[in-house]
Amino acid sequence: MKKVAIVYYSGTGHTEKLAEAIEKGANSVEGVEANLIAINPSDIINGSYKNQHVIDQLDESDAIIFGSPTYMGGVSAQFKALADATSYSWINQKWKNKLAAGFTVSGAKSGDKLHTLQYFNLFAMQHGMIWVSLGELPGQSNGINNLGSWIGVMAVAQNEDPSITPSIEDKNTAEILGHRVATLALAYQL
Ligand SMILES: Cc1cc2nc3c(=O)[nH]c(=O)nc-3n(C[C@H](O)[C@H](O)[C@H](O)COP(=O)(O)O)c2cc1C
Repeated sequence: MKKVAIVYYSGTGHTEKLAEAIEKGANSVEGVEANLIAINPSDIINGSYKNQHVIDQLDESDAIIFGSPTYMGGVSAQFKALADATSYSWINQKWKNKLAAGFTVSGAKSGDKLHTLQYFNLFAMQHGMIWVSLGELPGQSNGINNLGSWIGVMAVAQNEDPSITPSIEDKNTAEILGHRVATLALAYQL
C-alpha cells in the first residue's frame, strides 16, 4: 500500500475543500491510501510547529501534497511553521525521492498564487523530492484547469462561503491532481 499525505492549512475552509477533493482523487487509485493532515494552529507554540506525530506521518509517506491559502502573496505563516519544522527530516534526507505536488486558493483571480506554488516546489526541491505537475491543458470545456496553472492546482474563493467556492471545476481539477500523484506513487520505484 502506497501512502499519499495531503498536508495543508486552511483558515476559513476553502483550501480544505480542495484538500478533500485531492484525497478523493488519490483514494480512487487502488493500492493507495490518502491521509488528510490539517495544520492545527494550536500546534504552533511561540512561532514553532511542535507536532512530531504529523512530521512522523509525513516521513512515512511515499508522496506529500502541500496546500495553503495564498496570504500576502505567499504561503500562510501556519504552513511555513510546519515547513520550518521539517529541517530534521531534511538533514536526515527522509523525504528524498518522495513525490511532491501543491495546491492553493486565493481571494482574487490571480491573487499572486503562483508564488505560493513556487514556494511549495522550492521546498520540495530542498528535500530532494520529485515534483509532480498538474498535466492538464487549460480552459477545457468541462472547466478542468480553468485558471491555466501547470505547476499545481489553483482555485479562487472570491469572498464566497466554502460551500460555494472553490467551484466544482476547481475541485474536479484538484481531484485529478490527487489521482495523478497516487497513480505515479503506485508505479514509481527507484
Ligand atoms: C492574511 C490574509 C492574506 C491574504 N492574502 C491574499 C493575497 O495575497 N491574494 C489573494 O488573492 N487573496 C488573499 N487572501 C484571501 C485568501 O487567500 C482567501 O480568503 C482564501 O480563500 C483563504 O483560504 P482558506 O479559506 O482555506 O483559509 C488573504 C487572506 C488573508 C486572511
